[in-house]
Amino acid sequence: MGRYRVRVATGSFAFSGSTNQVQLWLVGQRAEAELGMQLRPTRGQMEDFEVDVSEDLGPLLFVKLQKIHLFLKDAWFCNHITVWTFEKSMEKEIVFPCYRWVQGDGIICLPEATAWTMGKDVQGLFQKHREEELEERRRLYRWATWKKGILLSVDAKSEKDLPLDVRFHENKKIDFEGTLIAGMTEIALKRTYTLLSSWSSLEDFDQIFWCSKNTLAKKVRQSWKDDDFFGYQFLNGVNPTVLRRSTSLPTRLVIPPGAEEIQIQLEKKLQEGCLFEADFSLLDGIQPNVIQGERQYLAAPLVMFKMEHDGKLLPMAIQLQPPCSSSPVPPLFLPSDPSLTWLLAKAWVKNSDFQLHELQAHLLKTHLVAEVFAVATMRCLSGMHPIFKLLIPHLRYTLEINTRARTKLISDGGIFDQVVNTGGGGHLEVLRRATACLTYRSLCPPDDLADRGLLGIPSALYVHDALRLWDIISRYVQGIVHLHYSEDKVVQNDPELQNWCREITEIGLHGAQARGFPVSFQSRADLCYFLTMCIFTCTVQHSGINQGQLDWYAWVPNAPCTMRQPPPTTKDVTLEMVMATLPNIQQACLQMTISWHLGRFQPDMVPLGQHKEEYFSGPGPKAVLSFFQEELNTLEKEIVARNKNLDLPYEYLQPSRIENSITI
Ligand SMILES: CCCCC/C=C\C[C@@H](/C=C/C=C\CCCCCCC(=O)O)OO
Ligand SMILES: [Fe+2]
Repeated sequence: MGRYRVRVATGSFAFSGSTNQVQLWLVGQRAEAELGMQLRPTRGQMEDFEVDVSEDLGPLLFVKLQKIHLFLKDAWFCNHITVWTFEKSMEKEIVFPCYRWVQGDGIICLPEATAWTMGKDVQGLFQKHREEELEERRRLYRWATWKKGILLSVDAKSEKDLPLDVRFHENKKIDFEGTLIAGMTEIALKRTYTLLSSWSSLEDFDQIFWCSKNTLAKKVRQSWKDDDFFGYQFLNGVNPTVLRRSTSLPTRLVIPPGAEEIQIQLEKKLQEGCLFEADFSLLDGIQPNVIQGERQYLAAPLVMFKMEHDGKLLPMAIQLQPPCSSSPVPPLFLPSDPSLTWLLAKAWVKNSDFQLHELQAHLLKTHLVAEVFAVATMRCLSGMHPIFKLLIPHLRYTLEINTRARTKLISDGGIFDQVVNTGGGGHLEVLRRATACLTYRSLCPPDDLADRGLLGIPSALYVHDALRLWDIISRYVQGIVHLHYSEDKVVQNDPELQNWCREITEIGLHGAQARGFPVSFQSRADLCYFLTMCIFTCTVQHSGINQGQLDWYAWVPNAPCTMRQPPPTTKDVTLEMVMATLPNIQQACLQMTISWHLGRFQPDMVPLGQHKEEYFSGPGPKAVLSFFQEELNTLEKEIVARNKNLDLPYEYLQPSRIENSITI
């Protein structure tokens, strides 16, 4: 019994408030009390009221709330409910996080914020609540097979089928759809503007290059033909995931007669330990697209590089297709070839890199992997679970952006079908092949970068920043895990957590235990490593892979989305051949627009670690988050200072530019 002060906090984005009245109950260990019809929640407001309760409720466990609509039925976004009690003249604050839409006239039950694993809830005070909550979540969030052989996704035909709690908020929806319309309008303008113009020289791409404000995009336009600029991109460009240090000459690298000199050079660099390669064999045999009746073409190149003492990565040789018994030995294209021949060979490499970047590194290894984490988290972890509270800020908007990708980008008639040479079904085969070789190690930079022989290279800025961020996130995760798991046995005996792990590996990732993913956690260390990978993937890796689309894809010849003629098999290349091969005006315009749309800074972006939702309570988690933010701030300053001395600053992994989840 006694006096309670209650605060109701409503979300601040559009339509968060409600004209309906809200009914509240306090639920304690000994009794519950109805607080009566109290208020109509107002957007962005915290509204307080006081009540006297006659019953002895005991320690508060839940707040229950219900929205009562008389006429208009609307949805209310409740941030949290806070209750102050006065015990022995001491004021005690108890927080009940919500951060969900309250719609309809159902009763929502909010447990108090202390994170509980089932093992800790020895009295079973919350067991029924967790069971009911997970039953409802499993009904709302179901696995679906969008295409066989690809990671499972959420069961939603379009974003409209998604639960309201995971939808874009109004401001995000308006921005996303509004910029798409603006982009499509720009294409129409460019088409009109270029209707009568020529498309016969590389400079003609200038007619549609409208990125005058983007310094790096202008640098790409200026330097894309240079070999050191070409090599730089494999270290610090939009796709730093293909390059690896050679441990032997690749078996596919058959030296054609008369090219013995290059073999000597390659072997010398190999012996010196500074030979590198980028192999696009995953594209071998993929069926090319047909766009508006015109057949497109694909290659599966291999590029050999040498790392110079000054850190520059220079291409030494390009083989555009793997050798096959029924054809002559494929030619090796060399920097000493005629300039247009060498340029076209490099363009073929960049077209292939476009495919693996967008389909394997971006869509599969960030978006679709993050979706598996999101669906498994909603299905297996109750809202009280500490790992739910840790991860949920890093899953914001991911289900919607991925559903939109499935319906607009890689769908029948989507962007890939319209302008990409793996479109028309080849892109799905690339996704299947990439899924089949998706390993746990490849998602963990300490393993992946070591496996690719990329440690200790001063000019590898992505590598440096990624490893620093991995360590910082690792300490953040350990801080939260050690607060809630006192020893390995507690991890082993947490059924929600073990179900979560199993559902990710065996279901979402498509039987990925064969590729190194865990089916259970045996120790806190196992758990921390996996959670670090989850957060790194949903934040750092996506930012490193997504942001650069605007900079590196705006000048279309640097990363052609499609190729309209077969790869050259001789060294006689003319400008006409080059222009007939690169994307046409329409394809180039769409590439620029989509790259801009997907690579631009999100106006409502939440930087890494800066989420405002307080799912945890108590000083412990707050201190861990605060230390995480301090470490990120220190790294921010380090990267800004380093970039000041670079001709080409590497900014994609600057903490302030890393989004807290995959939202685009
Ligand atoms: C050509 C670039 C392809 C990028 C694919 C990689 C990852 C997915 C991407 C998410 C995209 C989500 C939605 C795209 C909408 C496309 C709009 C199509 C225009 C239209 O409405 O027709 O990560 O950023
Ligand atoms: Fe993305």
